[in-house]
Amino acid sequence: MSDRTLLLAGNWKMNHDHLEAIATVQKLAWALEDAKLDDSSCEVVVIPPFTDLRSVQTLVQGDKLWLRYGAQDVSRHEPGAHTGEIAASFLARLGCAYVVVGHSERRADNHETNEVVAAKLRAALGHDLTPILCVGESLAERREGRHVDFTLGQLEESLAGIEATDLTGLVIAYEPVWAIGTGETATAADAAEMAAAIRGRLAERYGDAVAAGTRILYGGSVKTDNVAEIVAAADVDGALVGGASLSGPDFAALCKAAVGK
Ligand SMILES: O=C[C@H](O)COP(=O)(O)O
Repeated sequence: MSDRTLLLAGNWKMNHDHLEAIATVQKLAWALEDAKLDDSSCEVVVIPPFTDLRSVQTLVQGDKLWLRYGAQDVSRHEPGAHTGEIAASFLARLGCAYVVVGHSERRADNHETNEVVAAKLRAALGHDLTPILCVGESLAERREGRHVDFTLGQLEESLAGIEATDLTGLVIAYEPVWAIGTGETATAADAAEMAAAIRGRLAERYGDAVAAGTRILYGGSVKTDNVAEIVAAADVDGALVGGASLSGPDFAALCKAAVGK
């Protein structure tokens, strides 16, 4: 058993405006309390749309809630003439602890290369945001048995130019693209295979301390009825949850199942 804290992150994607976000976070907080979960048993993070962050910050900080929050993307640029971009420093100022980088939906929609992802990682790290770096294969790579090599290649290229000393506390989310939003979940064995491969590559490239300290999540159709088996897999330290995180009570039930209470 590792001493890495179980991390359950709910990526709301483009769901819940700022008023719905307040209600959802409040209901989640109450449901977590009812489930007798606290930060000694797991870390719970909500990742709402940018427009919700100030409202979530006000609620979390005002009521001293133990859950944390983050953003779904970040600019690789520092503030300036970058229309539509969101700077890492702005997210840090809003109290974000985490930022998702390289989500497959961003990689696809914006033709985001590993080089751009690496630049975003550097921007996040430069402002003390913990990146949740997303990697994972498509169905083609899986069917052709190239899923491990592809995913490790994405990992290496996305971490290019980043020193081991900057990777303390890094979070990596293995999200097989074919399992996202499809109801198709990778098996616990699939998740364990990739998590072990990722941890092994981190050890090779950055040393045992970085490998041991990195939390590796699984994402892709995680639900209350499958989360316990997935997070019990060796080298899996939590889940990046999409659809099943949109309801506060349902996400709290998923967290409770993950903790095994
Ligand atoms: O960021 C979350 C992942 O894309 C998984 O989404 P999902 O749980 O709706 O499949």
